[in-house]
Amino acid sequence: MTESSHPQHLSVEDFDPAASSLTGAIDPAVMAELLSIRSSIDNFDATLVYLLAERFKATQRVGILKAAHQLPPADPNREKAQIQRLRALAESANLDPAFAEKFLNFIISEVIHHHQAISQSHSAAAATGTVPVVSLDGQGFVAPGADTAADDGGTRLP
Ligand SMILES: O=C(O)C(=O)C[C@]1(C(=O)O)C=C[C@@H](O)C=C1
Repeated sequence: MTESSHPQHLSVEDFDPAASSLTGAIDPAVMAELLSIRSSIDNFDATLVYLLAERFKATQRVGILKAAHQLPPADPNREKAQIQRLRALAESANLDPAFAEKFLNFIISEVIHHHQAISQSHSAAAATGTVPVVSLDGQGFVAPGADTAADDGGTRLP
């Protein structure tokens, strides 16, 4: 998969569930089974996206709460407990616990970046007497541009 194989603005309707690089004569029964399994995989992947979106919505609320009360973005002891729990859950589900840990760490490090962005937005707003701007895309990023009167990540009070 290359960079150029990821057009940015395709919608869900453009998805081709039969897209494949498999070549040569494939037994139609094998192909039918493969497509059937892939259809389940597509449903799982869609669910994962929705689950992740909900998780990031929740962590955005945490980020705003932490920034408003000057709490640090990361909570290492909470992370340790989460990882221990997830590893145990993974084991009981026959999922590689090392993979589960890597996956959670990957998500949490992204969350911490979002928390830091929210915190910077709050600090800049406090320093300049502006209102912190947090985008509504669930990412917790400062939204630069149209609504922001300055480059300091805040919207000026009237
Ligand atoms: O619970 C928190 O304090 C969060 O900020 C959320 C979260 C997470 O994504 O689960 C992210 C960062 C922290 O280090 C711990 C947990």
